[in-house]
Amino acid sequence: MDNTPTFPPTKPQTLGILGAGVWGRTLGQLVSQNGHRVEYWSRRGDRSLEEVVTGADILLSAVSMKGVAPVLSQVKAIGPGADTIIVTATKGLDPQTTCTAAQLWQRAFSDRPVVVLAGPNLSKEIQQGLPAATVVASHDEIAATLVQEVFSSSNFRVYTNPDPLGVELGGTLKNVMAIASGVCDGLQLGTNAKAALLTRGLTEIIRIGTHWGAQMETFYGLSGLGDLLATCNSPLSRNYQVGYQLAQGKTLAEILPNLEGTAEGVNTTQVLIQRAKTLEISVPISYQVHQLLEGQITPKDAVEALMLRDIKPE
Ligand SMILES: NC(=O)C1=CN([C@@H]2O[C@H](COP(=O)(O)OP(=O)(O)OC[C@H]3O[C@@H](n4cnc5c(N)ncnc54)[C@H](OP(=O)(O)O)[C@@H]3O)[C@@H](O)[C@H]2O)C=CC1
Ligand SMILES: O=C(CO)COP(=O)(O)O
Repeated sequence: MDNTPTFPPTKPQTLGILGAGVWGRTLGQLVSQNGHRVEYWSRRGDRSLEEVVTGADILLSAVSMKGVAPVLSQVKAIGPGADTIIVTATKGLDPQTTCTAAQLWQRAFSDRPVVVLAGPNLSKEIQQGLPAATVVASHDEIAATLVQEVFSSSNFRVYTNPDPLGVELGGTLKNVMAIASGVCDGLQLGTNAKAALLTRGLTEIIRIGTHWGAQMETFYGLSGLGDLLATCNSPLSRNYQVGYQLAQGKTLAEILPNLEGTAEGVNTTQVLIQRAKTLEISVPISYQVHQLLEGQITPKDAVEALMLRDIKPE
């Protein structure tokens, strides 16, 4: 029996990539290598949004969270083709609605499939051709399978998943923990502390995510635990860099302008705390990250506050 996988699919697709930042360009590179056509749109580019949207079989948004609502309302006004599949690769929460990016896209385009793409995907490693795996998740299995085929290659292994909310929240909420991990390493708290932080961080992510309607098992997969491990252990992560530099005494105002790309965890923490308060969900680690980002406490205060919480069963 021939077990050689067949990628990409026979029919080349045209991808319209919205947001030509670090991640949008990296994803574009992956699909171009698979023989598909890629058209980029960004505010600074010379292609009009209309040209990119109307020609696309797949419309992939890699816009950072603050741009999702304005971009999708422009896309809606243009009106993509009836069969166009929307893919979102943003990892953030909308401050106005507390929704994820896919929820915003699905509300605006309720009649068509939306696919979430998320996983342990530090863009610099993927650009170098190092092996990585990701997840494409949708309630529409046919759409997810097509996107899987379009992206799959010998360097990039793509799994499908039927829980888009769980996949997206895993990728989104781990950014808060990546800031905390950067602090942990910046303060040189050691391997035991880091292991405790990641394990309790995952518990916190699962508590929030399942309350919001995601499946618990999704958080143990690539887009949950996998992305938590990648982002919380790598100086390539912008969110980790934020935490690390806070631990060295820098302020957010000093750190953010010098980052290469967006650290979504800063905004996500704020929205998460707002939502957790309303829903009365306990989020002790995220709360300390929030206090730290707000400049209310020092990194050392945050560690002390977590260690001095009431003792309880695991
Ligand atoms: N880089 C990575 O390793 C990964 C990133 N992600 C996620 O992908 C998303 C993008 O990240 P990344 O590419 O790294 O970030 P960048 O900051 O490099 O890119 C962000 C993109 O969003 C666009 N954008 C922001 N606001 C608006 C707006 N109001 N209107 C139109 N466009 C806007 C920017 O346009 P402009 O250039 O004009 O400002 C830019 O193209 C984030 O949610 C991130 O969490 C997910 C996986 C991996
Ligand atoms: O989501 C990412 C890796 O999967 C990228 O993390 P940062 O946004 O922290 O760089």
